[in-house]
Amino acid sequence: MESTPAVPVPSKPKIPDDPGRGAFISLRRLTPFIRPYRGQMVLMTLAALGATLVGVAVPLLTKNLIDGPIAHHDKAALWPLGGLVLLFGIVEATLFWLRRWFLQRAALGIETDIRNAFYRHLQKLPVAFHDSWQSGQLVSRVSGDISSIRRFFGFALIFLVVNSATFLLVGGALVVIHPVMGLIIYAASVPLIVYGRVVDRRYHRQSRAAQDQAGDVATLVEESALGIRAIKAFGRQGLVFGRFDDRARQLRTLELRKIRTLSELWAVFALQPQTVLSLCVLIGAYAVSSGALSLGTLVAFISLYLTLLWPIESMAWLMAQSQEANSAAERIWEVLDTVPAIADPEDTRNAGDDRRGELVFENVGFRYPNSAKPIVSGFDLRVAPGETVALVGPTGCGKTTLTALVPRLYDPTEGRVLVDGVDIRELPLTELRRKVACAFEDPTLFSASVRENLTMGVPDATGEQIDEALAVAQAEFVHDLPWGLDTRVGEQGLTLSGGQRQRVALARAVLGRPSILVLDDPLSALDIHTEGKVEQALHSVLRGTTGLVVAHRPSTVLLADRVVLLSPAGPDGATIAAVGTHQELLRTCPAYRDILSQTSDLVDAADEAEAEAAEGELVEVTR
Ligand SMILES: Nc1ncnc2c1ncn2[C@@H]1O[C@H](COP(=O)(O)OP(=O)(O)OP(=O)(O)O)[C@@H](O)[C@H]1O
Repeated sequence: MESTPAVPVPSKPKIPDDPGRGAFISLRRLTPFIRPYRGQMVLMTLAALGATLVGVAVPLLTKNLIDGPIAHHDKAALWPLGGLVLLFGIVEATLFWLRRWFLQRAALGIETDIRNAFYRHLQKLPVAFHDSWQSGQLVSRVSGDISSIRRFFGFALIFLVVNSATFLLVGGALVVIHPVMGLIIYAASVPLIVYGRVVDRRYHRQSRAAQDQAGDVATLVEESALGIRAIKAFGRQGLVFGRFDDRARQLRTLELRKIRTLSELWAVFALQPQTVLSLCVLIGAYAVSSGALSLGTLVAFISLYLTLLWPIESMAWLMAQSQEANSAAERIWEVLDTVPAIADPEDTRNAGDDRRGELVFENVGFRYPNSAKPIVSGFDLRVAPGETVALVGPTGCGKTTLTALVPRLYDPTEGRVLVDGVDIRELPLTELRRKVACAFEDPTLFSASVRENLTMGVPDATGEQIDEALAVAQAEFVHDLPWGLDTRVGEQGLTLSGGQRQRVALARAVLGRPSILVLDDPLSALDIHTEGKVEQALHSVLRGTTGLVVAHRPSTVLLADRVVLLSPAGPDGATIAAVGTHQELLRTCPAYRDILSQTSDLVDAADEAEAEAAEGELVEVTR
C-alpha cells in the first residue's frame, strides 16, 4: 500500500478570485459546528426579532399618543399608553440581555469546537505537512482566524438576520403608512446592495492578504523567540528587528487598505439613509401641510424610519465582518481539508507477539516531498529481534531520515518497512508507536512536569518503571529538582541543560520497554563521564530490545552488534556501502575508519595491517 504524501500547501497561498465566494461557501461549510448550538441560536434569533418587534411598536404607540390623547387633551387616556411604552421598554431590555448572554455562550462553544477540531487535525497531519507550513501561519489560524469566526457567529450573523428582518418589517409598515414614501425607501436600497456586493469582494481579498501577513508576522515572532540565544550571541537584534519591522509595516499597509475600504462602505451606507430621510421629510411635510397626512402619521413614519438608520448603516460593518470571517474560514479549511497522508489503514493487521521486534527495510527509497532528488534508495536491512544496528555515514547522508521511517514520521516513497513481518503501513498507528520508541538528537521537552514528559508514551507507567528508566538514562538528577518529578520543565518551566534534556528524553524512550528502540545520536550532549554510564545502562536495555542507533562516535557504535555504513549521497541518494561488526569495518573499510577517525583513538589503535588482510572477508555492498 503506497500512501500519498500530504500535499504541501504554500504558507501564503495565492488568493483565488472565486466567483462563489460571495456565497460564503467556506463559512457555510462550518454548519456542522453550529448544529449542536442551533437550538440556542434559534432562541436567540427569536429574542432578537422579538426585541425588534417591540422596538417597532413604540413609534406606533407614539402615533396613537399624539393623534389621540395629546390631540384631544385627554389626560386620563395618557397614562395607560405611557405605561405601555414603559412596559415595552422593559421587555426590549430583557430580550437584549437574553440575546447577548446566550448568543455569546453559543458563539464561544462554536469557537472552542472549531479550535479543538483544528488542533486534533494538526496532530493527525504528518511531519511532511509541518515541514512545509510556517508555524506562525498555523498559530495565526488557530488564534486570530477562529476568533474572527466567533465574532461572526456571536455578533454579525444575528445582526445580519435581525437587520434584514427589521428592514422588511419596518419597510412593510412604512409602505402601509405611506405607500409612496415607503416604496422610495425600498427602491433606494437597490443601488446600495449592488455597490455593497462589489466592494465586498474587494474587502475579501484585502482581509485574506492581511490574515496571511499576520501569519508571517507570527512566524517571525516565534522564530526569534526560539532563536533568541543565537540572535543575542551574534548581536543580530538590529537585523532581526529590521525584518520584523518590515513585515509589521506590510501588515499595517494591508490593514490600512481594509480600513480605507471599510470607511468608504460606512460613508456610503451612512449617506444613503440620510438622503432618503431628508426626501421623506420634504414629501411628508408637504403632505401634512396639504392635509393629505396627519402630523401623528408623519411623526410615526419618521420615527419608524429612524429605527432603520442604524440597521442600514451597520450593514457596511456587518458585511465586512462576514467577509473577514469567510476568508478566515477559508484559511481554516485549507488545513482541515488536508488529508492526513499517514493514518491508520482501513484493514489493519496484527504484528503478533509484542516482544519479537524484528525490523526489516525492504528496498527502501525516500525522497522528501519538497525535494527533487532522493535521500536514500535501495536500502535493504534486516535487524533481528534483540539485535542492535548502528547507522554510520557522512553528515547529511540520510541516517536520521531512515530512523524517521520506523515510527512512520514519513512513509518510504519506495519499498517498505516491516515490523515482525508486517508492513508498518498496515499496522494501527497506536500499535506501531507502542512497539517503537524514539529518542532524537534534539530532545524536545514539553511545558509540563518531568513526570508528564516521561510518561507521554506510557501514561500508566508505575513508579518502579519510571525509576528504572531514569536509572538507564542516568537521569536520576530529576529527583533533586525543586519539586522532583513534579517540577515543570520546558518552556515557562525550569530550564534543563542539553545533556539533562537528552537524558530525560532517553528515559522517556526506554520507559515501557518498547520492542524496537530508535536512537538518533542520543548521547551527543553528554559529558564523557555520564556518556560512559548511560552506555553501560543502555547495553542492558538493548540486550532485550531491537535497536537502531544513529552513531557519530565510536563510543555509540560500541552499543551495536552490527554497523551499517552509508555511502555519501549520490544522484540517487545514499545506499549501504558496507555492513559488519565495528571491528570488522575498522579493519577492512577505509571509509569507515575515515568517518570515525576524527573522534576517537579507538581507530588509531587498530592495526592497519590487520585491516588490509581482512578486507576481503567483509560483507560489502556497493551500488
Ligand atoms: N524536512 C526535510 N525536507 C527536505 N529535505 C530534508 C528534510 N530533512 C532533511 N533533509 C535533507 O535530507 C538529507 C539527509 O538529512 P538527515 O538529517 O537524514 O542526514 P543525517 O545523515 O542524519 O545527517 P547528520 O549526520 O548531520 O545528522 C539532508 O541533505 C537534508 O538537507
